[in-house]
Amino acid sequence: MSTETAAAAAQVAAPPPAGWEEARSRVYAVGLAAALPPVNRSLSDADGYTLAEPLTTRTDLPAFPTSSVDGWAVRGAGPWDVVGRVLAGQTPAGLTADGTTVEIATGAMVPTGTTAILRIEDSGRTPDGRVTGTPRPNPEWREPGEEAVAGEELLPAGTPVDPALIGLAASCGHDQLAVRRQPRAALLVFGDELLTAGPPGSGRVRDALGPAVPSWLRRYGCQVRPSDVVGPVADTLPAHVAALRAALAGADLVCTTGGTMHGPVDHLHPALEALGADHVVNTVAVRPGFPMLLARLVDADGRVRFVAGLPGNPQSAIVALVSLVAPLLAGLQGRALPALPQATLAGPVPGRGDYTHLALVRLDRAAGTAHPVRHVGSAMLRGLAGADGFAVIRPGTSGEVGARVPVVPLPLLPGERTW
Ligand SMILES: Nc1nc2c(c(=O)[nH]1)N[C@H]1C(S)=C(S)[C@@H](COP(=O)(O)OP(=O)(O)OC[C@H]3O[C@@H](n4cnc5c(N)ncnc54)[C@H](O)[C@@H]3O)O[C@H]1N2
Ligand code: MOO
Repeated sequence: MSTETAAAAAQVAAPPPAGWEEARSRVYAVGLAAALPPVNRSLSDADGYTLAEPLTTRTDLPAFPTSSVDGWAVRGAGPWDVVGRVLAGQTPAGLTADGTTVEIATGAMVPTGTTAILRIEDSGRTPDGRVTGTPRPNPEWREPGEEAVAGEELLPAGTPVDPALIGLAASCGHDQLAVRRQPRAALLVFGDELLTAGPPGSGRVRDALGPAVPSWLRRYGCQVRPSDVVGPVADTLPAHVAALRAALAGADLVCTTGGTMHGPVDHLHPALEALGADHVVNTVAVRPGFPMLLARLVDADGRVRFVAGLPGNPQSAIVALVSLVAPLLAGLQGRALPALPQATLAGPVPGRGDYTHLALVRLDRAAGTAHPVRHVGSAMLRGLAGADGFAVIRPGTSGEVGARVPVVPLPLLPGERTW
């Protein structure tokens, strides 16, 4: 068969594209089924990972009755004879007789026999040194288990680890957390026409994805080392197969850019076939970005790896990242499929017939509105650089002003897009 006939045959034989929402949930499910193994990380090294087990507390919280004020732990009615002092960190003797007190510091363990704690500022002294005063009606200490009881589940498996969770885990007595291993990702850039330095011209464009995609992947929780980014890979089938094989040796996910169609130098499909990959998703009914794909390889020993084919048009590649790669990585990390926030369209967005339209928008979070941006051609990145995410215009609809629509957020950090 000639190249042209083979390409035409491949297109005729291709199954219809998956619906965008269906593709999203399908890749999430295969990711979750291949969730990465648990590893232990010290608390100081756990930020950004995902809990592989529920977070439970090892003791009651607080673990002992704890004074919440500086003052006097008293027994019975006053005035009270001072019989000692207890500081935070000490284990006090009990108060055994009415009319006695120990000086107590905030955070100190409350002696057994204590009937009240008198704040230092509410107390006085008799000439012979006894303590006087009236304790406030509310108890001035925290009972064991007030916050949580030993063994209680505080957060479920799948929770992303953040500084608040790390602090809570420390207060519960943990030194380490069982988290999912970080996904390892690699990037192969396809396209002989790409320049890796200097201005574009004379038929050649700058590779805009090799520098950008690794940073997006890291924001989704991946480890990507500089040596994991390779390209441009020569536009031949053997070079594609060799590059994929090498990248797959060390990665859970290999992203490729370009070559997703069936042009004369588009080798991704035949390369995946040569490697024995099966397609999880092969084209998605979304604009832009429909040639996106996700393929899976399963080793003889059961090890699962994925190839995400991102279309070459730069904005389309990012659409594929948010549509397929983000849900896959959520699954691999054992997280929930991210729910999509809703916003009210502040400007009209055309529909795309039977296809879902992902339209770049800037969010006004205070107002809850989504504002379509300009420069949104699939070959452009200018609109993306001023947007927070994509409004989802469902098949058969168009985005009227005032419509409530889901938004797929870009993984931006606090402080970005604040102008
Ligand atoms: N006959 C048809 N041709 C095309 C169709 C179609 O339906 N029928 N779809 C178009 C759509 S939509 C897309 S998207 C692209 C996808 O093509 P590939 O994934 O095979 O990508 P390439 O052909 O390699 O490149 C497309 C375009 O993007 C530029 N490019 C590629 N990589 C980069 C990069 N790393 N940085 C910047 N720009 C990149 C490349 O120069 C091309 O201009 O297919 C359409 N064709
Ligand atoms: O779908 Mo292409 O990805 O529109 O440019």
